[in-house]
Amino acid sequence: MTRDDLFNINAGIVKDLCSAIAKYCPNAIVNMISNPVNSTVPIAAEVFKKAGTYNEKKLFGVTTLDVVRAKTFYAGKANVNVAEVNVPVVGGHAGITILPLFSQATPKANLADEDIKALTKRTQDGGTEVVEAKAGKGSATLSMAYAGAIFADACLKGLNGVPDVVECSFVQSTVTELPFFASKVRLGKNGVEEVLGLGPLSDFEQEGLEKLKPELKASIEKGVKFANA
Ligand SMILES: NC(=O)c1ccc[n+]([C@@H]2O[C@H](COP(=O)([O-])OP(=O)(O)OC[C@H]3O[C@@H](n4cnc5c(N)ncnc54)[C@H](O)[C@@H]3O)[C@@H](O)[C@H]2O)c1
Ligand SMILES: O=C(O)C[C@H](O)C(=O)O
Repeated sequence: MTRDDLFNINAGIVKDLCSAIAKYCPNAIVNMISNPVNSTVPIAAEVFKKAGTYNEKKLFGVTTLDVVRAKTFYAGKANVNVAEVNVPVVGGHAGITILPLFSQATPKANLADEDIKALTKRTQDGGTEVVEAKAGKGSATLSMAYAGAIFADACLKGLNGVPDVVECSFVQSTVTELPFFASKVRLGKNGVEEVLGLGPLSDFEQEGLEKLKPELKASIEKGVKFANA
């Protein structure tokens, strides 16, 4: 089962929950972790728009687990302490739409192109690897909880006025031509303080970016269409 297969089950659940959010807590920050995130975030946006409560600064798709995976795999390969590693992951939260930017990873390690390719694929397939290993018994429960906690904590820090809280998240965006896109986001007292750009990309990443756009666009449109049906 892919994240997209979950659409049929989760789209309706997300739509109902978002209708309730619009009614009972219209000012809440909403961190959408339900899959397929590439579609459920646009569904939420449409529901909120219809209810007149949409605030693009307060709707986030949780892609932190992709960052956690990218950091972990990079640290293993580069033989560095994972706690010191940073890797931005942009795009979306499914397969090739997940684009780790290892060229921007810190601390710097001179990994071979083949290693970068393998790390990218492993990051993109990490969720599927776990779903298949659990064979019908759910997804990456513990690491999802860990990633969710990191992201929720970052949101709370932003709300509390802690400066320079930056996490990757799938948000309304003008970073590319797509209406929603995951990139580094500065979090603040209003939710999204600033959506940060991509920075310099390697040729491999630039290629990955172009490849992911049609799939991400289709997933976004699928969500919008469902919400307005
Ligand atoms: N964004 C991420 O990084 C990430 C990571 C892992 C999993 N996920 C997603 O998180 C979701 C949960 O995954 P899981 O493995 O914990 O699934 P799960 O099947 O173990 O748990 C789903 C829970 O939702 C409850 N539920 C079902 N219908 C509901 C409804 N109408 N209203 C309220 N609750 C309802 C079920 O009772 C169950 O407790 C899935 O959509 C999964 O794809 C996202
Ligand atoms: O892959 C999935 O469906 C679950 C989740 O999105 C994950 O990244 O682990």
